[in-house]
Amino acid sequence: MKILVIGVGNMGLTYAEGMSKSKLLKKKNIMVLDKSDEKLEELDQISYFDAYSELDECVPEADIIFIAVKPFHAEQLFEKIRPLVIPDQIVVSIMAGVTVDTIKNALSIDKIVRAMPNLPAKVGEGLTSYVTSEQVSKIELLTIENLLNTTGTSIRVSNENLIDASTGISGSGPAYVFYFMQSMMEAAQQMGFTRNESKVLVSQTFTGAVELFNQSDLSPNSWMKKVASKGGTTQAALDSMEDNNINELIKEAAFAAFNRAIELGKEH
Ligand SMILES: NC(=O)C1=CN([C@@H]2O[C@H](COP(=O)(O)OP(=O)(O)OC[C@H]3O[C@@H](n4cnc5c(N)ncnc54)[C@H](OP(=O)(O)O)[C@@H]3O)[C@@H](O)[C@H]2O)C=CC1
Ligand SMILES: O=C(O)[C@@H]1CCC=N1
Repeated sequence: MKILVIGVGNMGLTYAEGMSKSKLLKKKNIMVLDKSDEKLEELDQISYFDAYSELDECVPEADIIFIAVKPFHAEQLFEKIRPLVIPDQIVVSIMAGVTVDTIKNALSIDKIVRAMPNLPAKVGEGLTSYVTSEQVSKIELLTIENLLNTTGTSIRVSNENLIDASTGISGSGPAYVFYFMQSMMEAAQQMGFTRNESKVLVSQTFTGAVELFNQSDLSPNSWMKKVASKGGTTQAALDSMEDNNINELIKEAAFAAFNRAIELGKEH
């Protein structure tokens, strides 16, 4: 089985590396292609990839083609690969918003997987939601799932609306967590800690809280109550968040990403 990854940026490289480190593929069965010469030179140094700059040299060789370019590059890329793809190939797109029908129509092939990963895939802790077109067989589905799981875990969803929804939660979600971390680090520094100390305080607080959450069936609300003593410090912070409507604002932000994913689908 040969895999081609087109667009070797944050996510494309993450998938190429994840797949290459797994035992699913033989060495050199991962081809990568990018339009940046600089990037290709770097990739050439990584012995487990075959790096390409010309689509016609690698697209016909692939069984599965991962498309990991930005949505606004999709149309241009589709035009170039349409004459090169063959009906048996499976296209896995991780582009936000771009729908299965758009890809089917643009490439005139039927076996499409639309996936939404997230950046923690870089460290094997990713979450990828995915949906497939009917023409992807059960065996092919299993192969795809194994490939996606080389970067973490995956969930198969029943419709594309849930891919857009997961874009608003897990796809963009790491940035919301970093936003929160940034605010807490800024507060820590304003209180007198150095940047490095702030990093340790904040990072270990996140790790510890997530670990507690993962090791129990308790809701975040229940855990919040375990931290907060009546009339104490945590309650003062939680009251401030409530007064400022932070809960609603976070939900509003997640919906903004969800809605933007839907919009992207209409634009591309
Ligand atoms: N970053 C994230 O956390 C997530 C991203 N995604 C999706 O993944 C996709 C990629 O995002 P990300 O990895 O962040 O983007 P990057 O910009 O890091 O990577 C995209 C790469 O594709 C290259 N490229 C663009 N057009 C072509 C082309 N025609 N042929 C070959 N290579 C091309 C770009 O080159 P150049 O830089 O020169 O344009 C760049 O190297 C997006 O569609 C995004 O929606 C999904 C989930 C999470
Ligand atoms: O911001 C974006 O559009 C992409 C999709 C999810 C994360 N990054």
